[in-house]
Amino acid sequence: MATTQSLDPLSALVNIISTQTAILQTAYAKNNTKFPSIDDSFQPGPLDFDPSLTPARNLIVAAATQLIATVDSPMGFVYSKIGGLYDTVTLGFVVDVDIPDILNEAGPEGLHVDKLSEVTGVDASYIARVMRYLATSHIFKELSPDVFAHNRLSSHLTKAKSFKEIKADLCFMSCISSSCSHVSSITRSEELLKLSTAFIPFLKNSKQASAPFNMVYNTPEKMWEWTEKPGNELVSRKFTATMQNIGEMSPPEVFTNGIEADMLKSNAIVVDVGGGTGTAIFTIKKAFPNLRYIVQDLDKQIVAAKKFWDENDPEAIKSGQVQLQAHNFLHPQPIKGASVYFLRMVIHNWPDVEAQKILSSIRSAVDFNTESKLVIFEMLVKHVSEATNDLGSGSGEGAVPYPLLPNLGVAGAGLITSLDMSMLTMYNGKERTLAEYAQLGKESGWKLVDVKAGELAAFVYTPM
Ligand SMILES: C[S@@+](CC[C@H](N)C(=O)[O-])C[C@H]1O[C@@H](n2cnc3c(N)ncnc32)[C@H](O)[C@@H]1O
Repeated sequence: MATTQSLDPLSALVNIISTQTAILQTAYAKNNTKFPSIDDSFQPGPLDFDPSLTPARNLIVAAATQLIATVDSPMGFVYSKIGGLYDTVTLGFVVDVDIPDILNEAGPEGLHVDKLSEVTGVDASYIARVMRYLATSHIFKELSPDVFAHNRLSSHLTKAKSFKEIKADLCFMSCISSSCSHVSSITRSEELLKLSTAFIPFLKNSKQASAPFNMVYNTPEKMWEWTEKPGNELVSRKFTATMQNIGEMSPPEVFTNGIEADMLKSNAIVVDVGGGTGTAIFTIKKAFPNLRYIVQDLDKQIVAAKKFWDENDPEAIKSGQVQLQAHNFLHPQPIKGASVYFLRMVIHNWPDVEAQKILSSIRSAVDFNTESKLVIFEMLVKHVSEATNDLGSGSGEGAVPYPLLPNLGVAGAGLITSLDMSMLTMYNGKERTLAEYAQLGKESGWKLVDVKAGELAAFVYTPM
């Protein structure tokens, strides 16, 4: 690969794309499989999730995006970004009226918009325009005028249940599963779209409310308190479903390595602070049945957790190996001297002042005689100018070639920077850089001693 700056940027980008495409094609050829066509529904193949191909995929996405940004007219490129809200609403609409599920049952022949209109009750011309908008961005395909079918990307929007079951079942949660995490992300994004109307006013005067969320719902309560109130169940269920799906995305080793479970003595206590239903503990316990576990969260979440464990591992609760405990983490930590306290995707929900309070309250339960540690599982923000030596999936492989953005642009930091905006919108929370994690620890009595890299990184602290 030509990685030197001797090439002009355009040629260097094209070079990256062609070299990395050849790597992908060779891998598929070796496996006697064709590279999947965008026109076919997604059928998971052995190479689709092969981590050794992640660097090639990431480099192609990074280079192709940068190539488009370079060659498109600045007006055209910026305009396409401005229209981004229509991605959210059109995807939200098709999922809401179950078009992906209807098309799934129609098969490769697809359906005319008149038929889609008949089933959904929505005017055919609206459906045609929305579907054309999405098909123009490679989500769904238009086979012939006004006849639409699934392609590789749109088939991900199908819910876990059949269309008939969805219609018969009013429970939103049961339609969601890890196989359709995109669906729950979309419903969450729709909620975020509503909150985003307060984004600009909040940033211009952040003293007027705790977060854009509070301005839109006209409440001083934190989102967590608000969703516990009667009438707000649907919003609460959407977020719980998203969390469960996100939780299921990380391989178990992220958690077991993160807390160094193999170094713990039998019966050591592991506390999941703000643990939701306790899915992380559920994963760790399978690999380390010799430890004792406590899941802490607010009252309502603990009720949901009880249901989860009763359905999935009732013996763990009966035997006392797993305890579910209602605890507000802004108050003093009731479990003293546990071996591990961990927080997964909790700290990013909070601004610095409250994040420090949460960590300090855990610190107050620990003294120097106990070998307690704190582990925070979160994603790590890198500055755009900060060189990454990891091209993806923790591969640890190679440096980012010229002229790509040092953080690999949308291929490396697209998700985390977008999550950062979500955290700001919902809670005035934030995704943090390495320096910010170290500082947060320092101000609450914890020394950052290790960072285990990965899509979900583990930040390991000891008392100081
Ligand atoms: C983003 S979720 C993460 C849940 C879980 N750690 C996981 O990864 O699935 C944040 C969790 O923090 C909990 N939470 C929010 N405020 C809390 C508080 N004051 N005390 C205890 N838990 C709280 C919420 O109920 C929610 O379960």
